[in-house]
Amino acid sequence: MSQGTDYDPSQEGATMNFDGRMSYGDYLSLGDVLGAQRPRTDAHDEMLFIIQHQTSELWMKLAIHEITAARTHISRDELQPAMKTLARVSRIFEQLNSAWDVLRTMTPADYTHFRRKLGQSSGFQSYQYRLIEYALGNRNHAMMRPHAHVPDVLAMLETELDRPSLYDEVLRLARRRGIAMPDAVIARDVRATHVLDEGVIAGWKRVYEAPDQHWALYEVAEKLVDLEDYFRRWRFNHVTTVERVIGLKRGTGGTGGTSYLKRMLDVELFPELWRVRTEL
Ligand code: HEM
Ligand SMILES: N[C@@H](CC(=O)c1ccccc1NC=O)C(=O)O
Repeated sequence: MSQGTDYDPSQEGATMNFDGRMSYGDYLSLGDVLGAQRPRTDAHDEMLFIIQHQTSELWMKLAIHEITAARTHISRDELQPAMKTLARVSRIFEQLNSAWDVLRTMTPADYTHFRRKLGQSSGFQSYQYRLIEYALGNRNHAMMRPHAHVPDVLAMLETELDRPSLYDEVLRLARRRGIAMPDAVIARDVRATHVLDEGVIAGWKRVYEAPDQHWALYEVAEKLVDLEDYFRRWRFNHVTTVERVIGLKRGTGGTGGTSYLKRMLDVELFPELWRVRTEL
């Protein structure tokens, strides 16, 4: 123990003995979290790669928790908590977006030192990423196949597909609030991806033409636009980082790599909310 002039916080009551008491590390299960980095090589940058992905997965876990809560609030017409929760989801995406700045410091040569050890593993197989996409309405069933061998994960994805997406709930909310939305969209098979619908554009047009008369709905819609804006930035940061690090090489997951990721940039989650802007 240090002598000299170092200040001892126990003098003002800081607890120092955790024998039999719950400590910081106990509460946060830090043994599990900090024991979960297992580089497969001696490459210096593999630790960065692992931690970058693990922290992203933790933020994704929180995003799923919050999107699920927001969807429940919207289905119950509890718009104030829904707004607060959706704002948090956007902040989480902002966090995920900033994280690319750290990973970008890894050069192509650094990555080659451990890339081979990744085998066929790839972010393509992130089930939490897929859950987020499904919750937001991008419901491509083909993306479930890499999880066919893990029954618990498959069940989670299936359960998610059975629920209306966040956008479905918002369209139902709009209808409850007197905005005409097509019957076929409201009663659609929620397991499929929603496709652009002229009637939905017309519904949003009424809201966007007179926000003062539909203030709550307008705010919810703009929160969705915010969320999609951040999501697009994540996709863009990803593909740019990937091109920077592996160029045009094929992905470990077996896709064309950047060509696949560029194609994913065209995905629209809430298409009518973008299209309505042209109509105003
Ligand atoms: C050097 C860093 C990275 C490289 C070279 C890279 C490369 C790729 C490539 C090539 C794909 C296409 C699938 C394949 O064939 O593998 C992909 C997909 C994916 N990656 Fe990354 N990635 C990197 C970092 C990250 C990070 C930090 C995350 C965060 C969790 C991530 C999450 C994903 C996800 C979710 C997909 C699937 C996207 C979709 O299906 O739309 N990647 N990545
Ligand atoms: N698809 C990447 C590998 C990769 O990025 C990756 C591998 C294992 C765990 C997470 C990954 N991150 C995102 O795709 C590649 O082709 O180099």
